[in-house]
Amino acid sequence: MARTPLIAGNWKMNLNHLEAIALVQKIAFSLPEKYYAKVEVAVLPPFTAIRAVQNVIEGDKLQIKHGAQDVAPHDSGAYTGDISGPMLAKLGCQYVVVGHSERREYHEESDELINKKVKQAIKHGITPILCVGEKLDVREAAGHVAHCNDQLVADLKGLKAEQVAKVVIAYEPVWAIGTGKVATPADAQEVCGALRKQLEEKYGAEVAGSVRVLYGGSVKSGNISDLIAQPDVDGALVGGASLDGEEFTKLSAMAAGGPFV
Ligand SMILES: O=C[C@H](O)COP(=O)(O)O
Repeated sequence: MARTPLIAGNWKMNLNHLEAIALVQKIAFSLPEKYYAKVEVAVLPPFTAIRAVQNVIEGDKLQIKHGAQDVAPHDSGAYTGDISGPMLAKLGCQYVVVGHSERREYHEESDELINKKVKQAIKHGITPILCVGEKLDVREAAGHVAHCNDQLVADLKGLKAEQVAKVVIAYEPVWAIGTGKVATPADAQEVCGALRKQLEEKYGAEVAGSVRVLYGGSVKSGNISDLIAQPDVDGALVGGASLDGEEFTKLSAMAAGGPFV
């Protein structure tokens, strides 16, 4: 089954809403129209910039999509500081990152919590981009495939096959995030392929064939082509390089088969 590549720019805790407007305009107007048939491009601003980005995208009828970096596990209530699925849906968010290693580490998010967040996103019609990935010690002990599979199983617990079909998976080896140490295309394929196999075993070939599995970790315009050429790599979750309009546009064009002109 053909899967349209997804390039999602995770801006993390960067850019105020004015800077966000400038960046989304730069990306949208730099990427030639023809590429949008071949690649889906999304930006994931911090919560404070989502409304501004939504306005630009809807006002200028841009083809770029937008989303968020986290979602609360509850619909509403006394959860100070949290942002709910219904709030994000109202802001036109199509995607939300769930289970990023930075949330697992700095906010001590458990698989149980991440599982609730995945369910919340789906409940409110937002596609979760579920991140899994191993730390360096796990990889050095050759436990990376089992570790990522275990995270996947725990984070999707209780979901029906038709719900899993709505999820995007992102394999992000922690040692490659923000370090400049990109996984080799073979490394990325090994885990992305294993994750898809796991999906097939649990949810069937149709679901496994339709779910997009991204790679994330030091992706740039110079390495995206080799990564996305792998049979089970369907795009990228991009951090640092997504903050540079020209670089992110070039990267998106390369994912669409390039060249960037
Ligand atoms: O969400 C994105 C990933 O954490 C990758 O970040 P990076 O491209 O800066 O390595």
